[in-house]
Amino acid sequence: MENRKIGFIGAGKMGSALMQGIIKAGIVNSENISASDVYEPFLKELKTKLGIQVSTDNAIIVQASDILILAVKPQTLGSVLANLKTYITSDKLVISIAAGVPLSTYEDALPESTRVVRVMPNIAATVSEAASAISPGKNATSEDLRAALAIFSAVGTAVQVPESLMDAVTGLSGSGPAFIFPVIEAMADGAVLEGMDRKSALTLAAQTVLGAAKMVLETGMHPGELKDMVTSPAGTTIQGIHALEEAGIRAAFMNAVIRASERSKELGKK
Ligand SMILES: NC(=O)C1=CN([C@@H]2O[C@H](COP(=O)(O)OP(=O)(O)OC[C@H]3O[C@@H](n4cnc5c(N)ncnc54)[C@H](O)[C@@H]3O)[C@@H](O)[C@H]2O)C=CC1
Ligand SMILES: O=C(O)[C@@H]1CCC=N1
Repeated sequence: MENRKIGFIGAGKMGSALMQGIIKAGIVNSENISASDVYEPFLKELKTKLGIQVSTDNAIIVQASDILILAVKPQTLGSVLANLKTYITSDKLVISIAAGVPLSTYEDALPESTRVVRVMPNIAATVSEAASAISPGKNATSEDLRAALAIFSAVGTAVQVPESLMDAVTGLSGSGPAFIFPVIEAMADGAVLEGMDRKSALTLAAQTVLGAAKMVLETGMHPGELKDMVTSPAGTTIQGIHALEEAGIRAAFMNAVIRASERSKELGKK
């Protein structure tokens, strides 16, 4: 993997998060990573910070890459694919992280034999804790799937899913960090209201979320059972649980995932 050249089309929030995660994981050296973007200041910053190759010309990045990661907005993708189709040859693997856009869109827009893998990562790639789901396209080989799993496992946890679940993945883990950040902020707000300084409150709130997530992943226990371990009869926790249930917390989180998944489906239709 380390000699393969990875090129990013789009060096915004998610593209740059992946670049950082890949370099941090050491699976590819920074000189084998390149990126293009229409916004030159992002490129200059990434060149200085990460030591990658950059260009404002997408075609140059395509030509220089074995693996191409498309990290532009779904709304921009159509024009990017139309402009790049003459440069994308069957010796390149195309990975797209665009929300909603189905594999068939790439396979229809690009030359017939193009190998495409669709991935939905998340922003926690920045700190090597992304949750990513991967679906290979009809021309992708088992080696392509292995390469995609290697890249996205290096920046967190990666699983293969049928493409039909990609919108649900987008609503759950793609958008999910943004559902949890306000939870951390609001829990810290509660402690600030009780008199704690903001910095300590945020540290304790974030570590609490991290610890709870780790318990689910590492013990294999059901979250309900874990909740019961914290909740003493007539204690403090059950008072807090009651407040959350009164506010409809479960329906709120389910609806967040469902609405985000629905938006992913809509984006795929454009
Ligand atoms: N931000 C996130 O947490 C996640 C985003 N995604 C997906 O990643 C993709 C990128 O999203 P973000 O990084 O959030 O957006 P962004 O807006 O931060 O980045 C997109 C970048 O593409 C550049 N761009 C626009 N037109 C271009 C063109 N013609 N050629 C080259 N570059 C061009 C923009 O200047 C921008 O820097 C989207 O498709 C999104 O659905 C997937 C998972 C999580
Ligand atoms: O909000 C979005 O559309 C992107 C896709 C998943 C996370 N961010």
